[in-house]
Amino acid sequence: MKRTAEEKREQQAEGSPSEQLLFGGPLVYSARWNDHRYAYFEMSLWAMARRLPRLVGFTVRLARRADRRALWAVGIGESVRGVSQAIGLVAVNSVLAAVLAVGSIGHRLQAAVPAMAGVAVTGVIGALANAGSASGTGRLEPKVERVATEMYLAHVAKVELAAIEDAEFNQLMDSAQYGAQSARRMVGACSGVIGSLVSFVAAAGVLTVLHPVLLPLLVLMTVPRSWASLRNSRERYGSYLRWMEHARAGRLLSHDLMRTGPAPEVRVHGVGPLLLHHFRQMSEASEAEQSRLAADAAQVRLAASALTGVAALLTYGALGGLLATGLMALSVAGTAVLAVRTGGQSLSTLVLRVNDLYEQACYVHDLERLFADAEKWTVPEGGRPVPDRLSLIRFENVTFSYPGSSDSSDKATERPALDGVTLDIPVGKIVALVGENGSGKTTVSKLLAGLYQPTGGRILWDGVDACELDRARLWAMFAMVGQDFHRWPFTCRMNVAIGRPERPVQQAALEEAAAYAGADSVVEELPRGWDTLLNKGYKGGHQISGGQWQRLGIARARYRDAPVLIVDEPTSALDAKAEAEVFEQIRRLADTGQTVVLITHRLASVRYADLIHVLEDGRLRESGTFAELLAPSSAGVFRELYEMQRAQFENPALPGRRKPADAGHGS
Ligand SMILES: Nc1ncnc2c1ncn2[C@@H]1O[C@H](COP(=O)(O)OP(=O)(O)OP(=O)(O)O)[C@@H](O)[C@H]1O
Repeated sequence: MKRTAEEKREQQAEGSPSEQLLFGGPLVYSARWNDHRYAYFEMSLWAMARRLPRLVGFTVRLARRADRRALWAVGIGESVRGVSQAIGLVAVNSVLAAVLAVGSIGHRLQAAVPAMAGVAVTGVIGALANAGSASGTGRLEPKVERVATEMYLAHVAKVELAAIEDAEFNQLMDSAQYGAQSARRMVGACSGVIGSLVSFVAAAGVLTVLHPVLLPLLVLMTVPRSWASLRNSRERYGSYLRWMEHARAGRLLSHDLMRTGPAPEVRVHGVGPLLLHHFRQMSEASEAEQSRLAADAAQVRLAASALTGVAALLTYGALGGLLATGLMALSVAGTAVLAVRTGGQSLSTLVLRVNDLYEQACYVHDLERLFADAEKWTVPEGGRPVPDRLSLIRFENVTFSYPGSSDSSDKATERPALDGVTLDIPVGKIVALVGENGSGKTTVSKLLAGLYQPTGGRILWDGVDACELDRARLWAMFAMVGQDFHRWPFTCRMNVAIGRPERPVQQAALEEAAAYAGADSVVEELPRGWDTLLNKGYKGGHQISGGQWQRLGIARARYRDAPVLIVDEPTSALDAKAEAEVFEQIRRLADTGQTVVLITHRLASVRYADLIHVLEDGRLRESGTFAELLAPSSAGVFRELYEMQRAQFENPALPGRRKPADAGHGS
C-alpha cells in the first residue's frame, strides 16, 4: 500500500536528542497521530468549504455579541463599497463610449460629463463606505477577541479537575488559545470577503454583458493562485498541529530560564547553558520544518504563477481575437480590459480573503471543538442539597485510578491509587490520615472534597451518594490547605481573602485568620503590611519564605471558615514552635465543632485525633485512636512507623567526627 507523505514524515520524526533526553521521546505528534490524521484529512478543501459557512456564522455570532452596531457598520460599509464600485465601472463604460463615439470633441466631452460625475460620486461613496467599514472593523476586532477569550476561559474554568490533568484536553486548550486571535482576524477577513465578493460580482456582471466568453477566462486566471494559497494554508495548519507539542516544550525551556522559581538552581547548578543548548537544538528542529514548508510553498506558488500566465495569455488573446474579428467595438474592449483588471483584482482579493478565512477558521474550529469538549467535561450543575445536620461521611469500598493512568505502558506495575477503601469521617471530629509516601492520603482528601469521582464504590454523606449532591454546595463545605496550595501572585491581603472570593474583604476576619495561623507576625514584617505584593518579579514585589507562605495558606483556609477543613502536611515548612502552635490550634477547632481532616507524617501530632486511618499502597490497613493503634497488643503499621520516628529522637547520632565512609574523599 502506498504510504502518504504524512506517514513518511511521521516515521522520519524520531525526535531530536534533546526531546529524547528531556522529554523521553519525540514530541512531534506521533503517538496520537491517528486521532489527528482524521482531523487533518477532514481539512480537505471540500470539507473545509462545507465547514466554512458554519465557522463564519460562529464568528458573526461572536461579533454580534461583542458589538452589534459595529457589525452592521462593517456589513453595510462593505456592501455599499462593492455596489459603488460596480456602478463606477458602468459609468466608466459610458464615459468611454461617449468619448470614442463619432462627433466633435466638444460634443463628445459634453456627452461624457454626466457619466464622469457618476464616476466621481461613486468614487466618493465608495471611499466613505470603506472608511465606515474600516472603523467598524477596528472597533469590532479587539472586542471579538475579548469575547472569544472570555468564553474560552469561562469554559476552561468550569471543567472537572480531571480535564485539566488530561493530556488530550491540554493539547486542545493549547491550540484553542489561538482561536480567539483567529476569530479577531476572521472579522477582517469576513469584511474583506464581502467587499471583494460584491465588487467581483459587479465586474463579472459587466464582463458578461460585454461578452460571455470573458468571464470564464477571468475565473480561469485566478484558479491556480487560489489552489496554491489554499493548499499552502492547509500545509501550514497541518504542520502546526504536528509541531504544537514540540513548540510547547520549547516555550517551557525558555520560560524556565526566565522564571524566579528555577532561577537559583539555574545559576548555582549551572543549568542555564544546558537549557540554552537544548532550546537551540529544539529550535533547529522546528526551523528545519519551517524551511521545508517554505520550499514546498515556493514550488507550489511557482507552478501556480506559470498556470496563471497561460490563463492571462488566453484571456488577452481572446480579447484581441474579438477585436480583430470586429465582434467587439474598441470602446467596449477598453471597458473590458478595465473590467478584467478590476474583476481580476477583486477575485484575487477574494481568494486571498477566503484563504485567510480558511486558515483562521482552522484555529477557530479548535476553539469550537474546545467549547464542545469542555461541555462534556463541565462540572454538572444542580443536584441534591447536602444533608442538614450531617453526622457521618463514609467511604464505602472506594476504588480510584487517576485519569490517564490506564495509558501506562507498564500494565504490570499499574495499580489504582485507592483500592477498596472503606473508612468513616465523623462530622465534628479530627480525623487523621497517615501512611507512607504514595499510600493514597491526598487522594482520599481530593475524593472527599469532590475534586474527583470514585472509579468504584461510593462516598456517602449520611447515606446520600456524594455524586448525587450539588457540587457547588459540596465545595462550599470545604476549606483546603493542600501540600501545593497556590501562592497567588497578588497582595498579602488578597492571598488570604481569596479563601472567600464571593464576599467583600473583611479586615477583622482577615486579622483573626492571620492570628490563628501565626501569620500576623508575617504581615507585620512586610514592608507594606497587608498591601505588600507577594510577587518578586513585579515593582514593589516581595518574597517571603516557604514557612511564611504556609502560615498564609493556613490563614486563607481559616478565613474561608467552612464546616470541613482539610489540611495536608500543614506544618512541613514550619519551625518547631510554629508547628506546635498550629497543631494546638487545629486541636482547638474540634471544640468549635469543625471537622478536620489532617494529613501528616508527624505521627506524634495526631495524638489528639479522634480517629486515625492508616493507609498503605492505596488500601486501608488499620483505623483507631492513637492509644488503640499504639497498644502493645497492636503490631500494626502505625505502631511500627511511630517506633521508627521515636527512635530517631531517642538515639540521635552523637556529635563528633564522621565515620571515614561518610567523610567523602577528603584527605
Ligand atoms: N494527579 C495525579 N495523577 C496521577 N497519579 C497521581 C496523581 N496524584 C497522585 N497520583 C498517584 O496516586 C498515588 C497516591 O498518591 P497520593 O498523593 O494520594 O499519596 P500520599 O499518600 O498523599 O503521598 P505523600 O505522602 O507523598 O503526599 C501515587 O502512586 C501517586 O503517584
